[in-house]
Amino acid sequence: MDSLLRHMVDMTGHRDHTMLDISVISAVQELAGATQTRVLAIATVCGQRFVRSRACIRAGGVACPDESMDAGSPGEPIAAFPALAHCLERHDSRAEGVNADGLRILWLPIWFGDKADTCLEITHEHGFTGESIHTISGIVSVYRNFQNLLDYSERDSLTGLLNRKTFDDQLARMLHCADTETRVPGQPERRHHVAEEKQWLAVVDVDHFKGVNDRFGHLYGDEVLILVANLLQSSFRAQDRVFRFGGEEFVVLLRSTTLENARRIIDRFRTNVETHEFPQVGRVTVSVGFTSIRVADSPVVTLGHADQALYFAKANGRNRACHYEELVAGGLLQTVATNDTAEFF
Ligand SMILES: Nc1nc2c(ncn2[C@@H]2O[C@H](COP(=O)(O)OP(=O)(O)OP(=O)(O)O)[C@@H](O)[C@H]2O)c(=O)[nH]1
Repeated sequence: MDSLLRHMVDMTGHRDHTMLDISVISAVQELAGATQTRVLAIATVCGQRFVRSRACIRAGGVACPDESMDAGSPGEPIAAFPALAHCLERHDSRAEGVNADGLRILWLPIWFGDKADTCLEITHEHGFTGESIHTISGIVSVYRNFQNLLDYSERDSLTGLLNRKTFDDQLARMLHCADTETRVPGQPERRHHVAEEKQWLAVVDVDHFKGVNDRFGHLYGDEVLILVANLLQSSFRAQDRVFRFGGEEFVVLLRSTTLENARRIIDRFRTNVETHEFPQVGRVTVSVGFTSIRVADSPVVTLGHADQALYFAKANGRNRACHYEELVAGGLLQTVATNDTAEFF
């Protein structure tokens, strides 16, 4: 019981999804005497479900985020997990199976209403007793409640997207990965194919949104924001991050991709909005400014660059996506003097 309480205290002490994942699998692994415990993320991409391991602990090891899969991959198709797929179809609370090594596996989806985008997977040599399932289910309930609380504080209430408060932390994580552009003094330059993939920040703004509110009222304006948020989520990849910054402004962080891909993904989203039939309102368009994320730049500077490109898009016809570095290279935008934390316009 001491150990259960210790794990509960640990789980409820975190204000971060990654640390919460780590503490829940540590607790389940020890209390169930499991061979392996994982947190699986379940994402739907183009109507297909994918499963990706987010955190993992193996017998005798320590729990850590699972970075074994390529950051650009949505994961394995759900078909590789037939028992889990069946369980999700039926909205069941758990599924059991046996892997190729004869080990027993228990899947526990974390349901929020009719959606489960997280699942615990516990592998055990001898299977699960009623008592161990009871203990694990209790831990899962605490995990679910805490995930719910974290989501509530991190998400915008109108659209369900991540809010401004979480942006700096998410960007810092991405900047940490974006070391492909930094040249460490005394170290050799990185190879070309590595440098091609970058992280990107895009600022998206609905065109003439004031006109939507003025003509159709705030309720229809809100509906447009919700639909644009849905289009953002379906147009970008599961590993990208989409935020609502307030009003009709959204920000997207795109992970590890080339300029051509970033341009294509952003333009696909812009076209998805342009061709969407918004109830009552009809046609809506968006303008986008985007820039690569450099470790050397502060969040304020990176956002400033994307904003400059957005203003250029607004001033030059709207319903278009503009790339900051390209505008600067073409002499259409000026770079401005910066210090460490602010940029002077
Ligand atoms: N319905 C609704 N409107 C909002 C919300 N937040 C901000 N707005 C409105 O969004 C409008 C933004 O208008 P502007 O910043 O003038 O820009 P715009 O009309 O989109 O024009 P451009 O950006 O230049 O294309 C204002 O009328 C705000 O009142 C919200 O949550 N819901």
